[in-house]
Amino acid sequence: MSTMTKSRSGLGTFKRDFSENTRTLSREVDPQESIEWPPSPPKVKLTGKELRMKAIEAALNGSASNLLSSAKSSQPLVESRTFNKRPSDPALFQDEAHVPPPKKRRELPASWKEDSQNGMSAPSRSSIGRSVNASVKPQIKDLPRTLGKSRMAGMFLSQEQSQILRLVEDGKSVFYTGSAGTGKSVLLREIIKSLKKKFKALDAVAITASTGIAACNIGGVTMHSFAGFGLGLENAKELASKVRKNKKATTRWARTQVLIIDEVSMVDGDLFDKLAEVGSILRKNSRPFGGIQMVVTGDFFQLPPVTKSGAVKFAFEATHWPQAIERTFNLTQVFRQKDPAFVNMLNEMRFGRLSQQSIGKFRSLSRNIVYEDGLGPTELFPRREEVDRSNQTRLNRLTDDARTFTAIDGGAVDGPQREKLLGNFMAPQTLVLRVEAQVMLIKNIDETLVNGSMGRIIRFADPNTYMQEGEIPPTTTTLSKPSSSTSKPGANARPTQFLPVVEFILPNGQHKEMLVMPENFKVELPSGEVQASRTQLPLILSWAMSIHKSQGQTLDRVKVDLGKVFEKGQAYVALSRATSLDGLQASILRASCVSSYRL
Ligand SMILES: Nc1ncnc2c1ncn2[C@@H]1O[C@H](COP(=O)(O)OP(=O)(O)OP(=O)(O)O)[C@@H](O)[C@H]1O
Repeated sequence: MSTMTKSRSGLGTFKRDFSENTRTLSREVDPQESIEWPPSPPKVKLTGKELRMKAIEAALNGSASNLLSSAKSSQPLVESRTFNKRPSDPALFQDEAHVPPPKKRRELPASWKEDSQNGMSAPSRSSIGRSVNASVKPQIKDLPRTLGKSRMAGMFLSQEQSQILRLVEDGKSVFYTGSAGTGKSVLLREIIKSLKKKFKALDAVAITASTGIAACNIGGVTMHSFAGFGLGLENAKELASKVRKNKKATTRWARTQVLIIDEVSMVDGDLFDKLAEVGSILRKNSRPFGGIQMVVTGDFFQLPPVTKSGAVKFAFEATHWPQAIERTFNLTQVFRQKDPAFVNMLNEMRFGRLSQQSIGKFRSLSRNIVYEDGLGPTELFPRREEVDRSNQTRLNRLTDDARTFTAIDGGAVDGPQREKLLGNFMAPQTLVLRVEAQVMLIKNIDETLVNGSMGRIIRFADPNTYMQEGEIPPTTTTLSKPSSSTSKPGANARPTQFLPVVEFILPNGQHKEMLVMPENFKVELPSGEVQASRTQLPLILSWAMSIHKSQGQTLDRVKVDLGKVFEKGQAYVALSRATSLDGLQASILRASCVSSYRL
């Protein structure tokens, strides 16, 4: 990339412990340099917004009483527990307790092999069935052979992460937070794996998240779905009676031993209380959630609950939060960004206290970045329509014939409810691709090709040719007549089917080619019942993406126009997706755009 400067390497050495935060910031940010910036610096008389900010910090810190919740509960909000160890301490990586990263075995979904009649429009499942058996890995060719360390290679849980995992395994109810990129999701996946091993019963561990998109990311369901009480507008007693009429939901409540809640920042405080009370009623146990062990995670500085009234009540403000959560942890080691200066800028933004220096740095990010490998950044937009328009415009500029891949959908629920669930999937129902299209992988394939890997389509290949000969098949000119992007879904089934061959660009700059096979995406209840499923290629167009869908992603090349950001927390979420300043292009019209949390 020609205009890019190299990121500084090495992890930040300053403490990001919340209890240290004010001191750290005041030490690093010269007050003389600070300019007028909402909501900084704290005034003597705190406004409601400032009180809320303090309350968040206090809740995360755990040592101070919660300014907002203390009136509701005489209990301390959380037991104080924070990490103080220097994140860059190499000893952390040699800890015996470190857990090696999961190795993913890649298999075709069963449905893909079984039914040769009712396939996706391209390719047909029969053609895959002939060329690939379930245990055969899709052919991956390295260009050149990949030897470098990748984002996932050699990953071990840090000491902070391992400690939380151990406590969860010991049955403690925990809330763990941390700024963007501190490995909350990575840890959650390990926790889920470990709990599933610990509890033999399939439905002992309930995996839930505040939103459908977040639930999809962890293979769980929304909290509403888990609860089985619809929208949850009634009071707890009425909701409990409603659940009792639903046998499956009642059984679920009775059998759950651990309830996982991800992206808790978007959980409404009242909903948290209702769930806690419904759990007590149904399980005949006066403790919140009827005594179920809770594993809650998220970052209250990211996206807040969606409310019609505009009055936000966070989960940590819920009456039952203090009793439901035994221990609170703050992950301090940022993995996503290696540059301490960038980490510091994001931290300042997170707390709404940007220094003049950081503002200047953010402003300098509006330059145009040219990448020599031809792969552009992913532009993040607040609205889905903008994303679709942007991706469509870029796709239409390509001259090659379009190929349409229509998903096979299934699942226990039907009608609009299924459509709603499927709408949260990253994988679209209809995927239109062309040679040269910029795409993102939405599943982890191996240690180097992970969810978020970027690439471009270099051709479409017959899996038979590709798998058997193990070399690059003929160019698209020899392929059978491709479908047009305007053809009706399902109208283009053909005997010879082609799959996209993608050239991925790895974070270390190396290229890796892969024939992309369909994958199965599903939403399942703790009982294992698949509510909705989709078989589709694990690819999306990636010239543009919505900020909501980008939450949880790690992106090497990001473009954001902050003049467009409209929701609280969105600016912080968008900018913190980037792994480096070198790969971040951000247009900042007003300084206030970067104030992450306009409370
Ligand atoms: N222990 C670890 N060692 C190395 N890399 C890690 C570790 N934990 C997480 N990472 C990497 O850090 C990046 C961010 O991780 P993750 O998405 O889990 O963070 P997060 O806290 O959930 O972020 P966000 O709140 O922004 O969604 C990912 O690329 C992940 O692979």
